[in-house]
Amino acid sequence: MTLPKIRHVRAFTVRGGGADYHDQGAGHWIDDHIATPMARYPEYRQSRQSFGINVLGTLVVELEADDGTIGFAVTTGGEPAAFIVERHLARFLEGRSPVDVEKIWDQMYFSTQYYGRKGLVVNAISGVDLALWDLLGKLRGEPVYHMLGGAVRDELTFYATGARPDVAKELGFVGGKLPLHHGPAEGIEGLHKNIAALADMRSGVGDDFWLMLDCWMSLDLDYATRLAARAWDECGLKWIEEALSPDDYWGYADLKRNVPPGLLVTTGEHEATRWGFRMLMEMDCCDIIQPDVGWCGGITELIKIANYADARGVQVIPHGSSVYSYHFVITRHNSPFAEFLMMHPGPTEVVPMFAPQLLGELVPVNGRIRASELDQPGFGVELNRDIPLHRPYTH
Ligand SMILES: C[C@H](O)[C@H](O)[C@@H](O)[C@@H](O)C(=O)O
Ligand SMILES: [Mg+2]
Repeated sequence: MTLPKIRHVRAFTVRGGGADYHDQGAGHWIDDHIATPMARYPEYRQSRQSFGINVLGTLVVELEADDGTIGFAVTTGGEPAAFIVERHLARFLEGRSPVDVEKIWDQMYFSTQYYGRKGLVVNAISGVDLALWDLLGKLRGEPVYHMLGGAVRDELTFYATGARPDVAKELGFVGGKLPLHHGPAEGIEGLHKNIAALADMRSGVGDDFWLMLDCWMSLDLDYATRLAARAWDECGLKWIEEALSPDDYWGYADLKRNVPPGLLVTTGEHEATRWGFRMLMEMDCCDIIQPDVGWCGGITELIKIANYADARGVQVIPHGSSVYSYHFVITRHNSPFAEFLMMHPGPTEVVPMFAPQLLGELVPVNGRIRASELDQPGFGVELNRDIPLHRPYTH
């Protein structure tokens, strides 16, 4: 069976909306005094947009096959990522069969290794890889999860990330992950506030509902150790997420030794490739890895990362990346649940994560998505072409 070849590669940017770092409006919970590594500077403490979390914005990668079939994907990366796609990566796709995902990934990664390896370049590679899997599925009339080995369970179960775990519980999620608001720069008073907020939420959700803290790289080892101990003892915290810099493998290994038995240490959303996650696992940095499939290298790389994790008994709970991770999680025994990122400003409602960019984007109902709901070709979504798409570079 010969599939049409890839004829065109196009990269677009989009402003406004679009999940985590894309471009959220003012007053959104996701930009309200969340602890970050920049919080040591008071002028950058209130808003992550003040230090530029949304400067890149959305990258849309579109692949058009000889028969006119379109595969696409969205991730973060904006104009610089669009440049990399158009002026560097496109040459490894145009004229090629969409079946060649492994060879294309290998050529994209090693041709950019001298300036890439993580971050923006691997975001761009991930966007191309996701668009390739979407195109394959659309050409074959198959959902991506069928091409990854099929569902190992009947439904996806979700925890929710956002400022309102109490609302998440009412909406049927199995747990709620709170953003941490105060880092070391705000001293012991900030630590007390963190614990008070968590304790207040624990009283609101009861003893059995999962509560987690997302620290977004903002802490040092001493602060994280003290926060973890109190959050476990006083609030029954399930996991402490991304407490330290992604480069501080040594700190994570120490933190994992320091925390009370039973409290989980998680990280990985800003890690990339099989080599980065191998480092996290071989140095015993965490109990759960959380790659973002739009940032770690795409599906083709996440397969390698997750298989290595499976061999080591490590769970893979991808960072919230909507349908792009759902099609993966449903096929993995070591991915027993998934993240849903609450992108409603409150957050008091379930809204599509990448709104308004994707048409047909699934959202959990009562904290669940049935495997059968994924039964659409590719990732099962279409690009909303009513939003302004800008193509900053051509080739
Ligand atoms: C809430 C956190 O600060 C991030 O914005 C969050 O979206 C990400 O770290 C996550 O794990 O979902
Ligand atoms: Mg996180």
